[in-house]
Amino acid sequence: MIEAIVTDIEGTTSSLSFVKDVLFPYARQHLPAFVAEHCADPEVKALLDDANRLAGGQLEQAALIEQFIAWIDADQKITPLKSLQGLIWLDGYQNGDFTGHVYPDAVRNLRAWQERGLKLYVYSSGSVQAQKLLFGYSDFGDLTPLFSGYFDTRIGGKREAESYRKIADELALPAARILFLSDIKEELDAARAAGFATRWLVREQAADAAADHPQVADFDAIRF
Ligand SMILES: CSCCC(=O)C(=O)COP(=O)(O)O
Ligand SMILES: [Mg+2]
Repeated sequence: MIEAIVTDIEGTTSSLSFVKDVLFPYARQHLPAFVAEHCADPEVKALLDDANRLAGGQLEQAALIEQFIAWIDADQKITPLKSLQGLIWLDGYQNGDFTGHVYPDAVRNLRAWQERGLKLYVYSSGSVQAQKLLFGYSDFGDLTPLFSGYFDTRIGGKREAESYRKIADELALPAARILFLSDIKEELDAARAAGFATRWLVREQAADAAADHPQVADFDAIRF
């Protein structure tokens, strides 16, 4: 019996286009000024140092900013980039520049699952802060009361089974009682390898006839 649901965001609860056409361009536009203004802040300095180490060199700030932008353009799921994006997006949400896109079917079913007593969690490449912002400033208002916890790539990569084993440990549940929702097959493969139940959201891509994960077009089609 499923007792908890862990959901991905981009392509699952929320549209690919919101992330790629709103959030990423906003971060790309505001990153240089944000880094210039906040580079001495301890949290930001730590992120810059982490990024510099990942970039393999002792990049000067201007070169590091260019590296960040190249990572954004390549949709690289790099943890310090994701954390920096979360800090930048805070301004955008608070200024009302945008609200977080969540599909109506996702809101409807997350609410119904919570009412049935299931615990709901998020696991996204976006930072925990970015996750809380998207749901906190969503098209439907503050949806954060729906969720009991959030995970990002600080627990591990989304294509690594060990990450899901760690999540199951944090939830203190047998993996088989946790349902993972995502649009990415490799993430679902890793979750299944850890013993999770899976549903493959095929909202914006063609269904795969040979899929070895149950495919659903939206949250209304999820049965368990
Ligand atoms: C949480 S909003 C930003 C989402 C993001 O940066 C991202 O890469 C989302 O990837 P996901 O793992 O949710 O498909
Ligand atoms: Mg996704």
